Amino acid sequence: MTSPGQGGMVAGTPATSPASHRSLGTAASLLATLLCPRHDAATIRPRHDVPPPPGWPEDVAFLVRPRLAPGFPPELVPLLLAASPSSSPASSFASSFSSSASASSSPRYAPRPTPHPATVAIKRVSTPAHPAHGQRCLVARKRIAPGELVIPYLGVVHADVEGRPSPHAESDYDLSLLRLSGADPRNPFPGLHVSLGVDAAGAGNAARFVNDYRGVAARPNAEFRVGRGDAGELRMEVWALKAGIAKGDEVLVSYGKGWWGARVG
Ligand SMILES: C[S@@+](CC[C@H](N)C(=O)[O-])C[C@H]1O[C@@H](n2cnc3c(N)ncnc32)[C@H](O)[C@@H]1O
Repeated sequence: MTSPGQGGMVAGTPATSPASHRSLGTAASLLATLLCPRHDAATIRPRHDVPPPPGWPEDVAFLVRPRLAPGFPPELVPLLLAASPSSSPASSFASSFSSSASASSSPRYAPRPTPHPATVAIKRVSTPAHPAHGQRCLVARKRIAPGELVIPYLGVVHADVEGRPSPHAESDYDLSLLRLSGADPRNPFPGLHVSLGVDAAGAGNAARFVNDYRGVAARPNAEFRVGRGDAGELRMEVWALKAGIAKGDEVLVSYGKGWWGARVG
């Protein structure tokens, strides 16, 4: 879940006066009416790739392909692709995007669609003792074999460059795909730490409902693994562990002690 503090307003210093709020609100609803005549600003729906599966929340876009975050640095796109030349100097990445002529021959980020798998379902957590009671979870609709890919984790693929604010910092749906030190030869921002991640807070697929095993079961039955999609793109995936996942069981991973450590207290 995204922090309520992410709206861009500093506590105690509203960005606009109440009067300008009203005129902004009026302008926003007028714009919404012009762009989308049948909906006002409060009822604009998220842009789904295809109709979502049962149990999907109304305010989250359902994806069958990951989306690149707006403003994703083009220099970093090769890092998402299969043919990422790990030994090339950073300068050659940057120069390959420096003109429109070379951009046309640049590798494209074009993941293939991944439909919602028939093996899993989104459910409400109805057991009061479950620590995520009232939220959603992912349940196996039939037995999932040991070592089987359960579902890829789709969301908005973003890059965070050291020193630049990240809108994903507070997200509970954000997973790290790749981290580069400032000295890494693949890093086109020398001296700055770069990290690529996938955030399913506002847009994703059913993998965003995988809960942590703590307080639910003795151990996880699945794990997050970085892998590659059919088009070779770097992505996060959920895989069944060695016991497999029984029909009707919740798919549970370990978010890691670090994830919880950053959120406790
Ligand atoms: C990636 S979401 C998982 C899906 C979430 N249950 C939902 O309905 O959107 C992560 C959030 O789920 C909840 N969660 C997952 N596993 C949990 C656990 N073992 N104990 C407590 N909360 C958990 C926490 O609120 C956490 O911030």
